[in-house]
Amino acid sequence: MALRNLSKLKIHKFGIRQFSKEANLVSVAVNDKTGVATLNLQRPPVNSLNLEILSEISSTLTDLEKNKTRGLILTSKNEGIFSAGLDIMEMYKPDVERMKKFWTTLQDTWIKLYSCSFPSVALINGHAPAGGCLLALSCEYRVMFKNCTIGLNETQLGIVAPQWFISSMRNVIGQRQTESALTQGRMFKTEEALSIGMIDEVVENNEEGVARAAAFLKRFERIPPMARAMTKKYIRKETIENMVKNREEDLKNFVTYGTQPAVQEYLGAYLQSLKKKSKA
Ligand SMILES: CCCCCCCCCCCC/C=C/CC(=O)SCCNC(=O)CCNC(=O)[C@H](O)C(C)(C)COP(=O)(O)OP(=O)(O)OC[C@H]1O[C@@H](n2cnc3c(N)ncnc32)[C@H](O)[C@@H]1OP(=O)(O)O
Repeated sequence: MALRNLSKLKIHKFGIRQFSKEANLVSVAVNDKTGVATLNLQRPPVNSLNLEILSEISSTLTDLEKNKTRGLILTSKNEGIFSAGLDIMEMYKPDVERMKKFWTTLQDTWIKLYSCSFPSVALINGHAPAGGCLLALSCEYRVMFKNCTIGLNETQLGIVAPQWFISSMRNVIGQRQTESALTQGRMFKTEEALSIGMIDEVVENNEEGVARAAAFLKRFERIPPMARAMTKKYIRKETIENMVKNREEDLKNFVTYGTQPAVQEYLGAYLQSLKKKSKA
């Protein structure tokens, strides 16, 4: 049953409440017994994050907050790819007005995910480069499939990860590992990511992944939600405030830097290399 609004949720016979947005770039199922919402990214082929999917993620997070969800599992319908990160087409030969809207929506989405009051888990069931890694790092816990890769690879594309991307990683793996990872634009295999604490658990398949994510969320069953939410807020406050304080400048940097001819050249070459690879 397609519904526009979480507040109008229908309860299905298996106890799972479903709603989906019109464009269907994300879908959400809420478990009626536990109150846990599973948010699926579903923009084939690789869940690259364009303006439309970011808008849907952002409005879904608002709905989940309003509906006092007990927890979030963020994952992908396209098994094998969690998210290919930002859609490079939003940055290559851009329409500047759309480019601004795109970046502002990414900022909004990150603020909502990073600061959500409910506990969040990324079930990383595929590769998670760049913006895909950012989404996962913004959650409180990460469960990842074997044989996948994750990391902020921006420098390899000739672009620079903004401060808040860097802080999101630093808050998980620390300054030393972040500096080394980001200056190289390094992508980590699942086991490597586990060894540096970028992810928390490795799983074999979706069933195990869902079970491990649910087990993490269950840890909060007996913790008063208000105390939990306030604690998370205090811990993440500085990172969020820094971003919010600088978001105008961050937008300006993105547009100014992203439209530089040298950056456009890198992005064009990178797109070509991706297309060649997919045709090989
Ligand atoms: C003073 C200075 C201050 C500076 C301040 C900062 C300013 C801001 C700077 C800007 C920062 C911007 C931050 C960006 C973060 C990002 O997220 S950039 C995106 C990075 N993403 C990647 O590098 C991933 C690239 N993709 C892959 O590695 C692979 O596609 C995959 C591993 C995800 C999946 O592999 P596979 O299953 O083999 O699929 P493919 O055949 O490779 O791809 C299928 C299809 O999708 C296209 N595609 C893949 N990724 C993207 C993408 N990110 N965007 C757009 N399109 C993508 C790929 O080209 C194929 O297309 P065709 O089928 O050939 O048409």
